[in-house]
Amino acid sequence: MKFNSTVGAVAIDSDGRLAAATSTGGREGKMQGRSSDSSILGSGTYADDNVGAVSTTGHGETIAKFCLAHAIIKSMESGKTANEATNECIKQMTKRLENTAGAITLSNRGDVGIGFSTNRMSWCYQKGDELHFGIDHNEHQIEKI
Ligand SMILES: NC(=O)C[C@H](N)C(=O)O
Repeated sequence: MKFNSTVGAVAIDSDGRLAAATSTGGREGKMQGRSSDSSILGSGTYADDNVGAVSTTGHGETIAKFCLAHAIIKSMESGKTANEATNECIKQMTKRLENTAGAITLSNRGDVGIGFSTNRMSWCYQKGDELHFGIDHNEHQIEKI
């Protein structure tokens, strides 16, 4: 099964307001009129100023069924860090529904979560004068900018 490119972003401003955005070409061979999870709040995209922001990618029907973005927010609300919540929810979704996804997450404290059960997911974030990025599992490169 092939997926078309998805681009997601999460951000926090100097007043602590959070935003999430997700854009996608959907899936190859998709039915006419299919709505992607990317456009469904709580599935592919979600932001709550009191908790954090999430953007997801992967198998849309599975992400929508699991309400992945909202599940990650709920998990953070119950005390998990952005990274714990992201990785735990993706693991649970993949185990329960046997399909893969990835997500980028930002908490209202500014900590970042990156997780994916797909083979690869390219990601990048800036913190101060550092650019953090990777694509394979356990890859985390840092460059000064
Ligand atoms: N690559 C993707 O993220 C695809 C998107 N989640 C969809 O199923 O529409």
